[in-house]
Amino acid sequence: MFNGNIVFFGAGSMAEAMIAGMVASGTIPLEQIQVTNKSNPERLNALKEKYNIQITPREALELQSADLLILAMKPKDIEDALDRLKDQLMPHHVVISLLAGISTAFIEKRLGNHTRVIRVMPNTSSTIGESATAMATGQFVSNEDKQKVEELLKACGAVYILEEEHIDIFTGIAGSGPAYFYYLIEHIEKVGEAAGLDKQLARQMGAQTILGAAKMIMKNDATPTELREKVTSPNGTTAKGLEALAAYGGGKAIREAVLSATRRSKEMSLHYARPKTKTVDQD
Ligand SMILES: NC(=O)C1=CN([C@@H]2O[C@H](COP(=O)(O)OP(=O)(O)OC[C@H]3O[C@@H](n4cnc5c(N)ncnc54)[C@H](O)[C@@H]3O)[C@@H](O)[C@H]2O)C=CC1
Ligand SMILES: O=C(O)[C@@H]1CCC=N1
Repeated sequence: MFNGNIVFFGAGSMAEAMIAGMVASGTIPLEQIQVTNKSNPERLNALKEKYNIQITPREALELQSADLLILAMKPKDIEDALDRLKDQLMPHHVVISLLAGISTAFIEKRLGNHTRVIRVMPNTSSTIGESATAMATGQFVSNEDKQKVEELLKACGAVYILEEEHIDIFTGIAGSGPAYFYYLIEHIEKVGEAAGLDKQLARQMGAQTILGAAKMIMKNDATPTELREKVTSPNGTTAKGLEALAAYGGGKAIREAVLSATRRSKEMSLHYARPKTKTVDQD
């Protein structure tokens, strides 16, 4: 059981995914999870209704009894959020950032006072406890902080401890990754439907196929290449499918998706690392 109080600063998709994962796992009592946002009290009420957690408007937030402060706003809001947080920060707080492209050094510098900062990159599969989550620690974090946060994150799925330099590629693979697979299924359901299948059925068939393939890989008995070869009969259907994938640049498309997301993460880090310039923000 997690011992401590956590506050989510941000009540969007990612905060909700993690709250859902934590609540479902039962590893943290509901009264120890608090969430606030910038505006939109209706959104806070909806989260309270759904998960029975604590909600507090930003202006009324009191951080004395909080242990972990989880930053879950968009990168464009980070500077304002840190400036507001600075005055309320206490030495016992550990700051966890979920933000893409924001380094621990940036947060440490902005908050000052040797703040303990952990950078976390989860994904939305946290909702069902199946996230691939990375964490990298800032320079003032203790081993005890690290272990405590790792245990908490396990409520949302698998946790990988990385050097911070690898968080960008992890973001390209796993933070953004669910979207690539949703995109794949969007196309599978379209082609299935066009061939006369019920759309929902085509969706389920595609998803079950991804799930099965992922589980085969996780068993670790064979490499993805060996597994692919087992599916592929000479001059059979799979060979034709794979030929088409190669002919249409499937491998390149996958590589470029991961690398483009990774580049964007790096670009955002560089933007926030340098003194104020024109914006590269996302909406
Ligand atoms: N959506 C995803 O799949 C993932 C998102 N992330 C990161 O999580 C962060 C949040 O992403 P989403 O949930 O998708 O965004 P979102 O736009 O759905 O939610 C952002 C939330 O932050 C709140 N907010 C803004 N400024 C605030 C402040 N100063 N104090 C408190 N709350 C504030 C907004 O009111 C809103 O509730 C981003 O930085 C993103 O890089 C990381 C991994 C995956
Ligand atoms: O698209 C984004 O920037 C966020 C970070 C990783 C996934 N979603």
